Amino acid sequence: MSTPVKLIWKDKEALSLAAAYYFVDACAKSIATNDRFTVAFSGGSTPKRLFELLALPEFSSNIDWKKVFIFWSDERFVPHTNDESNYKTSKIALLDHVKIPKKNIFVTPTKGEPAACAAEYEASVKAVLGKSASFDLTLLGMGDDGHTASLFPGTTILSEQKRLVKEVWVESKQTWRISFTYPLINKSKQVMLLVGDANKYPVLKKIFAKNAKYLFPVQGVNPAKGQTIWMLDEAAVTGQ
Ligand SMILES: O=C1O[C@H](COP(=O)(O)O)[C@@H](O)[C@H](O)[C@H]1O
Repeated sequence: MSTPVKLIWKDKEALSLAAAYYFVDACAKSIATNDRFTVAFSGGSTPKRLFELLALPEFSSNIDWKKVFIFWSDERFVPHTNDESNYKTSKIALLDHVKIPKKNIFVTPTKGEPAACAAEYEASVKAVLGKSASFDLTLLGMGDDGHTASLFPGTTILSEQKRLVKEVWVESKQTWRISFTYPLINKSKQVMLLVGDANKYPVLKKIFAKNAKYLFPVQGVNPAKGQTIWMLDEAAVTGQ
């Protein structure tokens, strides 16, 4: 595990631009080495601007979309047409605007039983990544309760050691989610956490304090052989 890198940007626009450059670079390097780029998208509102930027010709023309394989690090257990769907956000902001083959887009199944959907998605991850189960890049965010992906405080998925993808009942939201587990996240070659807005400050302050204790699920993100990059904006690190 290498030391996490912490980059602080003026605002969410600057953070998203930096993330877009990083994405293009990571994609080019992976394709040059392995002839493909496997990436997991994050959900929520923060990555939306990154997706919009990647859809612009300035960025999208520098990406060989035929060689990009997309998964989601977590998904809300709702139909793909629901506004809460993380897939829907990425589709509208990015996927509808670029020439990525449909077969390269691995949408989280959300029909039927959550456990069966999680098992099916795990099988897709294994089929594409093989034994290494190592994404080239995993995008993550962080909620103001310190959750990442759908690894929420107090949920049983936090202690999962074997499964790569699992269903999780989120009591605070009274809903099911499907999420990558730590074993999968921590096999990534690179993890990029996108965290903006002042409401994230109270958690970030504790995480980045000297001798920080383990208090929040996001602190379990430690890719064993990979690099973690925190993309933060000033509001998130100052609370203003
Ligand atoms: O519920 C979720 O929240 C986190 C953070 O979302 P944001 O709106 O604060 O960016 C997100 O990373 C996760 O994927 C999502 O499902």
